[in-house]
Amino acid sequence: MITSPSYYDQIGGAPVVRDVVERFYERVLGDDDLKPYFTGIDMPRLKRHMVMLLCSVLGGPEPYEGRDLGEAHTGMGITSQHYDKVGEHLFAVLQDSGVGEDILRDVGLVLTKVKSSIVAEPAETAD
Ligand code: HEM
Repeated sequence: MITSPSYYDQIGGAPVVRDVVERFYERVLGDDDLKPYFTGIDMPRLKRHMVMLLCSVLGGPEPYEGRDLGEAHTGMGITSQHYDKVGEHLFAVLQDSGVGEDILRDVGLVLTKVKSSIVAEPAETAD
């Protein structure tokens, strides 16, 4: 039987995911629109949870043991635009790491799926 390696294995496993997450938060904290959300946040803990989440989304062995995403972002008032910016930073870092188009597409699908539980307002206003 031929089995294809998981996305997690294809990109180089946990060390690459850790590096991606490190560079992702460097970009996010370097973005004046996004930085204020992270004031007073325990960043090492957040990074650990993001690594677990990304590893499990990519098919790695680590289970995600952080909070439910809706619960974790409650009350932050995250706008649709800011959400999209965070997604763009993640994409840019994954692209820089040489992650393939198929993986980028699937990560994009996951980001679209979880958006409504993270943003505090409807993505479109009916006016
Ligand atoms: C793009 C999709 C996103 C994913 C996959 C994601 C993922 C996560 C994860 C895994 C955690 C840790 C949950 C826990 O505490 O167990 C977290 C927390 C957090 N996220 Fe996000 N996030 C996303 C978008 C955003 C956006 C757009 C913002 C703000 C602009 C944001 C700001 C935060 C902050 C400030 C925390 C820390 C909460 C706390 O420790 O009290 N996140 N996120």
